[in-house]
Amino acid sequence: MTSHLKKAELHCHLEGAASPALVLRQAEKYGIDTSAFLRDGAYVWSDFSEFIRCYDDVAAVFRTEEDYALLAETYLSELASIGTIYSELTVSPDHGKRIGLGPDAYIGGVASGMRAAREKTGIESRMIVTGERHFGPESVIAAAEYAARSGNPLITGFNLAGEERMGRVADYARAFDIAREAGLGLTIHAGEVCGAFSVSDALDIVKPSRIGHGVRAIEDTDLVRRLADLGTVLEVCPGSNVALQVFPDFQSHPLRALKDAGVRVTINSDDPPFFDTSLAREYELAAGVMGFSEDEINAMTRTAIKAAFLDEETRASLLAGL
Ligand SMILES: Nc1ncnc2[nH]cnc12
Ligand SMILES: [Zn+2]
Repeated sequence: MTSHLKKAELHCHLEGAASPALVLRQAEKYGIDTSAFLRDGAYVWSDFSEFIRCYDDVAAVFRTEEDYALLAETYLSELASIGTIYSELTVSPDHGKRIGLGPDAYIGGVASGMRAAREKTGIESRMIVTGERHFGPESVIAAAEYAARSGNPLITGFNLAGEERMGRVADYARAFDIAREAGLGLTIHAGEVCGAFSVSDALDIVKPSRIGHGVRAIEDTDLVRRLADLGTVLEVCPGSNVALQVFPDFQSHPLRALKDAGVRVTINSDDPPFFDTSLAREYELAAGVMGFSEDEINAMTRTAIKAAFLDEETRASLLAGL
């Protein structure tokens, strides 16, 4: 039903896009025991805290520049095969650091995977460097400093992910100031595990053009109006939200209500194999159980390209191709 549509994705974590099959191959290469976090071909977690731990374990099987190139090329090629013309990958140099891989090697690997995928399939992509809340404010500042000075043209944005219940947005304000001063696009995970206050904090303190998830803004009507008035774009990931029990099912997911309230929304997969999803499935869910028309879905794809952290020339060419 949506397989013929062009697609774009603003919110997918690179390590979160690693399939269990690829992770098993990597683990075998390095003699890593995966039984604690990967069983019967599926990642093992049961709530948000365990998911974050599982994510960190999965990331640790990618250990070299070449491993990261392979991961990026594999995911982007898969996206291209379902009609995706643009992808922003959320990348975490801190995950590289945890296994002794420096940020230049980590980013260099991802960049070569992105270039290889573009040559092979034409897919355009960019990197958003993220700090992880559960690694603490100092490491988030270091990630922002790295993103600000890297000079890599494929790094176009800065994000904050990880355990949303750890600290308040204000604790991470300095990192966003550094990224803003460097001219990077700003987005932040908020209103996923925590409620509407987290989205308000993000708007007050970070003033991002986009918010990762943001879906719990639905708990506060004034906040929904504020998002609509500001034109803040939400990177919505319905499959992730249902898998992580932010909402019990797709019928009660607020994507439709947010869109009808005038909030700019986009469709994303977050960490697809962790949530038994893919960008293709998210588009199918939007068209099926969530009841969006083809025109409405195309409008969300257009919103994604308009809100992408991209140079204007590439944006215009992507919009022309839609
Ligand atoms: N859904 C999510 N929320 C916060 N941090 C994440 N890191 C990877 N996926 C995430
Ligand atoms: Zn995310």
